[in-house]
Formats: sequence, C-alpha cells, structure tokens
Amino acid sequence: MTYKRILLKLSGESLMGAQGHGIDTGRLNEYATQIRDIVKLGVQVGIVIGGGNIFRGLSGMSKGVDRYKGDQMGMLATVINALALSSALEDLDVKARVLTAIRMEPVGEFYSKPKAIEALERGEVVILAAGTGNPYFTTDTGSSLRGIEIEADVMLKGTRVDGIYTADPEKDPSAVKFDTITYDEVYHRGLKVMDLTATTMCKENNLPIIVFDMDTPGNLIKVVKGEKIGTLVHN
Ligand SMILES: Nc1ncnc2c1ncn2[C@@H]1O[C@H](COP(=O)(O)OP(=O)(O)O)[C@@H](O)[C@H]1O
Ligand SMILES: O=c1ccn([C@@H]2O[C@H](COP(=O)(O)OP(=O)(O)O)[C@@H](O)[C@H]2O)c(=O)[nH]1
Repeated sequence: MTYKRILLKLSGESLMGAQGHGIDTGRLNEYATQIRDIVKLGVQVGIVIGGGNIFRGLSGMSKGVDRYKGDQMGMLATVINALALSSALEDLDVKARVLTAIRMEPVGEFYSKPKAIEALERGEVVILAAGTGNPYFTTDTGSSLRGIEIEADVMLKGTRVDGIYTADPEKDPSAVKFDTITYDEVYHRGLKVMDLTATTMCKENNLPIIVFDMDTPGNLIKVVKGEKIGTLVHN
C-alpha cells in the first residue's frame, strides 16, 4: 500500500448522481463502499465533502443572496452531505466521525487537529465538514488545509473526470489528459480543475494531489495502492 493516511475530497455535485439535485442514495452508498474497502486495508481516511449539490455561494448571488450568507449556506450544505455520508458508512459498520469547522454540537464535534488525528489513529473515518469555516473559500481549499493539518500523505480529489486535461474535457473533446503535472504548470495553463488557492497551498506545503474518477467503483482502492490512474500533481 502506497498511502497510509489520505485526505479524500468528494465533490458535492457528484453526489446528486443522475437525479440532478440533492443526494442520490445509490451514489452515496457506492462512495461509502469504496471508502469501506480502503479502511479494511488499514488506510487512515480523512474526508472533505463539497456542497454544490445543495447550494453554492456564488450561484446564490445571481438569485439575490448576499455572498457572505450564501457561502454560509454552502458550508451548511457540506454538513448535510457529511451527515449523509457518515450514516452510509455506519450502515456498512465503518466508524465515522463528523467534525465541523463551525461550532454546531450536537450535529458534529467542533474540529481540532488533535481530535482529528486521535480519531484517525483509532481507525475511524473523519469527515471534515463546513469547509474552512470561512466565506470566500471552497471545499477544495478546505481539503488542502485539512490535508496539510492532518499530515496526509496525499490529497485525493475524487471527481467525475478521470484526471486533469489541457482544457475542461466536459467542454472540449480534443482536450488531452496529463499523467503527471507540476503545480506551476496547472497555474500557468490556467487549468480550472481546482481553485488556485487550494493548488498553491498544496504546492507550498508539498502535499501531492491526485485527481481521479471516483464514480468508477474500485478506483479509490487502486489509487491508494499506487496504481497509476488519474493525474498526479507535484512540485
Ligand atoms: N483542465 C481540466 N481538467 C479536468 N477537469 C476540468 C478541467 N477544467 C475544468 N474541469 C472541470 O472540473 C470538474 C472537477 O471539479 P469538481 O470540484 O469535482 O467539480 P464541481 O466543482 O462541479 O464539484 C470536472 O467535472 C471538469 O468539468
Ligand atoms: O471553506 C469554505 C467551503 C465552502 N464554502 C461554501 O460552500 C459551497 C459548497 O462548496 P463547494 O462549491 O466547494 O462544493 P463542491 O464543488 O465540491 O460541490 C461553496 O460554493 C461556498 O459557497 C465556503 O464558503 N467556505
């Protein structure tokens, strides 16, 4: 096994599956099963989950919601997803703990690094909800931050594309995939797969990123075993 402790970022948007909104339970259970399979291997798993299936601060602005409040709504959306994922994991007999960046007991415990590390060392999956706790950030940046804090070996960005391309592959069919790419090249090419704040934090703290397709069952275990799927971002 290549990675002992990982930070897995799950896209909120992917959680809605084909239904176009909310939480698709089939997709949720598929994710939980993939996570259970790596926990069984002894991998310590921290998870940051997005909220785009429910609310995004930026899109709220176009409907008249103030950005600050919209971002708070987005962060609460990530908590809803975190609770759903913890419930799906517990159904599979995987112990999961939700730690929130905004104080809201008893929904989840207030996040601290020692709390997260202790739970990881006990073998519990730690779901880090509410992003960074601050508006004007994204859950990608929340993932970099938490990945660095929990001293993860790698940040795995599980998404619906199978890696980083020369352009958005959902818009440009001629886009070509990278097997590996440097943080600087992501920046210079203006690739939009992750926000630049997140990429820069990973670069400055030497946290490698792997972008991979989480919607194909079995991919997560392949990545943690070091199979070369997805795109590795490094210094
Ligand atoms: N250069 C690129 N390579 C790969 N994906 C890209 C690129 N540019 C934009 N994307 C988009 O980024 C998305 C992945 O980011 P993610 O955060 O999981 O999605 P979302 O923000 O919708 O939740 C992909 O679905 C893809 O459409
Ligand atoms: O640290 C954070 C993380 C998230 N958000 C808000 O929560 C929303 C949902 O997160 P994101 O868009 O990253 O989710 P995903 O793209 O993974 O579905 C964002 O649009 C922001 O409005 C925020 O304000 N601060």
